[in-house]
Amino acid sequence: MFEICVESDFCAAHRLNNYLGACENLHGHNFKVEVVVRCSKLNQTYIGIDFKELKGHLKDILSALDHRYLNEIDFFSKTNPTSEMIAKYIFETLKSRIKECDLYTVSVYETPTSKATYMED
Ligand SMILES: Nc1nc2c(c(=O)[nH]1)N=C([C@H](O)[C@H](O)COP(=O)(O)OP(=O)(O)OP(=O)(O)O)CN2
Ligand SMILES: [Zn+2]
Repeated sequence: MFEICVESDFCAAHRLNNYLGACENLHGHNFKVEVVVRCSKLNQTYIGIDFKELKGHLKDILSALDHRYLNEIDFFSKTNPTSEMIAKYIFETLKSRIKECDLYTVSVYETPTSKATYMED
């Protein structure tokens, strides 16, 4: 089994409703996103999935979040744009695009020391 990992980032604003503290106020982050896929087979080039392909899908998905006020995006309208829910959104959007490998985890860092990871049960 092989694990393949790519990273990307985006810049966005959010506020956490019902959060008792400063994070309830509008603020922004340079979010970092880490995607891990698992492959049991390699192709004739001994690649599980091309980093370029995986990064292309990720950048495409993140372009819908970049420089946005995340609370206005439908997926978060009844929840909250926490790192947990952003990771779930990216996972669910990315999963159907990957054919060669299994999407394993999506992690979202709000700061260099804080991240949340989503994976399927
Ligand atoms: N489990 C989660 N906890 C918190 C989230 C979250 O998405 N999931 N989000 C926040 C806030 O958005 C906040 O902006 C980030 O909090 P934190 O990492 O504590 O950021 P700080 O800049 O305040 O970090 P310090 O290291 O404490 O300076 C809060 N919690
Ligand atoms: Zn925040």
